[in-house]
Amino acid sequence: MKNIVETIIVSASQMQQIEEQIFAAGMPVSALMEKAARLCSDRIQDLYPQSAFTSVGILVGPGHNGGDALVVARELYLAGYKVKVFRPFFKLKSLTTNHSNYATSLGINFYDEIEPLQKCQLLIDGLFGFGLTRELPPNIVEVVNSINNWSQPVVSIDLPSGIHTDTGEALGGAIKASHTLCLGLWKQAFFQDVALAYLGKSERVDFGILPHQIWSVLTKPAPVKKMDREIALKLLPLPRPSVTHKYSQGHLLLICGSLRYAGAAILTALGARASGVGMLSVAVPESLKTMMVSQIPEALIIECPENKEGAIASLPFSQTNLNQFQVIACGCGITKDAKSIVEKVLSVECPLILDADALNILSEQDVIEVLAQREFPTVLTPHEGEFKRLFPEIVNDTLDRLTRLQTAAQQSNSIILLKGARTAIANETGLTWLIPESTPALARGGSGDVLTGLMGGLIAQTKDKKLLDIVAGAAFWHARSGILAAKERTELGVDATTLAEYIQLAIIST
Ligand SMILES: NC(=O)C1=CN([C@@H]2O[C@H](COP(=O)(O)OP(=O)(O)OC[C@H]3O[C@@H](n4cnc5c(N)ncnc54)[C@H](OP(=O)(O)O)[C@@H]3O)[C@@H](O)[C@H]2O)[C@@H](O)CC1
Ligand SMILES: Nc1ncnc2c1ncn2[C@@H]1O[C@H](COP(=O)(O)OP(=O)(O)O)[C@@H](O)[C@H]1O
Ligand SMILES: [K+]
Repeated sequence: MKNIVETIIVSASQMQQIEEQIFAAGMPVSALMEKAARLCSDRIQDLYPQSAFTSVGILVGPGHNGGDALVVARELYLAGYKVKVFRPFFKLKSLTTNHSNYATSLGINFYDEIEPLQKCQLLIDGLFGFGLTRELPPNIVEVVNSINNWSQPVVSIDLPSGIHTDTGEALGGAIKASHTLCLGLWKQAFFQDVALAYLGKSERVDFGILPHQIWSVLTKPAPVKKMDREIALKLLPLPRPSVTHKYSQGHLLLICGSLRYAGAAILTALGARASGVGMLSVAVPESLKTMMVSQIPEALIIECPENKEGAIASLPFSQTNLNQFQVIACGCGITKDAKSIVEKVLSVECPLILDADALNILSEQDVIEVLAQREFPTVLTPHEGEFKRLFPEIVNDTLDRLTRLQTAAQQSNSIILLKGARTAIANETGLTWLIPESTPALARGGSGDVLTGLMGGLIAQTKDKKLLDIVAGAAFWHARSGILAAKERTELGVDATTLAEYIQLAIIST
């Protein structure tokens, strides 16, 4: 059975409230700390055995993150590691004081300077966890900077100290961990681009939170979730019914390409091909027709009149014809000279995906007002730059990336997929999916075109699932394809054509 606890992502305040429920139900605070920290200590001993990592330095903060670190210090000491503790704070929470006293009584040495720990072969970071709310004090920033210049591995407990649990931002500075053991539930910071350089390899330590404890704090369905392979597989239009025909397997219209960006039309179509969509129509400027037919022989290529700049000048469809598609994806490579066609597709009576230049054209209008008039769903797929152009007022607010995305989705009444190292997808009600893994191999022209085609093809084929979920599923397979291709070909070998070929391989590989 799916462990739904693994898919839920919380903020610091939600984690605190869930923790409070557990304590209120009778779990002693000290027992929960002991349990969580013992699990960390076991994991650390697996990852860094005493035979190879004899000496360990433990960084202890004033709160319960420091308490966890002291339990780890005690356990590692008892297991035979040589342990030194750096504890730069005078005022500690009482449980942390108790663990400090006990560790001292065992014979563990404490220091208020970091230098004695420099030669340790491993560091455990328990300075701050989800209780960090403000900038690190200057003396701690200095310590963190020194440690980041040292070369031994660092395991952070719960979060790399200095990282804000929700925004993922470094508050003045932050530990660059080799490994982070996230306690209990995934926190938002683990999926924020700005935190990636600090997290190292991340894993969740499950200390037995049950779903009903989560539902006593969160609304159902959970507002922010992590997409995974099991969920993404269920979102694919598989198995196909045995009696079907091409038009029952969805008809997607792509509106893409220009003389200048002819390849974008091919790449979008290759992404759509990999989705298995029943019928693919591709509207391109007329001079691209021969090339498209030779590259995508199975697609219906619709030649459109083109303007003097080589962009699509008009669409040879009546509004009724346009409404017959299951979904339309518009924008890849169309250039900003294709204004009139974006205006036309905005009124289609089917789901509409807008990407690339369709977003840039849209951003010259009152985005929120224009999208509010759409009666059918709209999916926007901006990268950061396009997002800023679409929603300058939201970006100017001092909101973090996730909140900006959720605000924009709500105000524009659309599904927004915000591209990045960690792509995030939100709808108008605030429901959000985060894509947990990707690869910088995708930071390459054309990757986004493949995503748009794939997404269009998946939406076209699926009748019984939520649009938000299918969009997130497409983003998941796109990232997985990049990861698999990079593994087999290095990060330099993932051009967009290759990426499209890896989509099917990613789906069948376990
Ligand atoms: N999830 C769970 O269920 C479990 C959670 N557990 C663990 O508890 C951790 C959360 O513990 P926590 O609430 O005590 O907060 P933590 O992160 O240790 O730091 C807060 C302390 O630092 C202080 N402080 C804050 N900012 C500061 C600054 N800039 N500069 C200086 N001081 C600053 C703040 O004091 P303040 O001055 O704000 O009163 C407070 O004393 C969590 O991450 C996990 O490791 C496990 O034990 C069991 C299961
Ligand atoms: N550093 C990165 N790590 C992971 N994925 C990335 C990274 N940079 C970009 N991507 C992904 O690559 C794709 C790039 O899309 P986009 O910016 O639209 O490019 P293009 O328009 O050239 O196709 C997006 O899906 C994005 O999430
Ligand atoms: K920490």
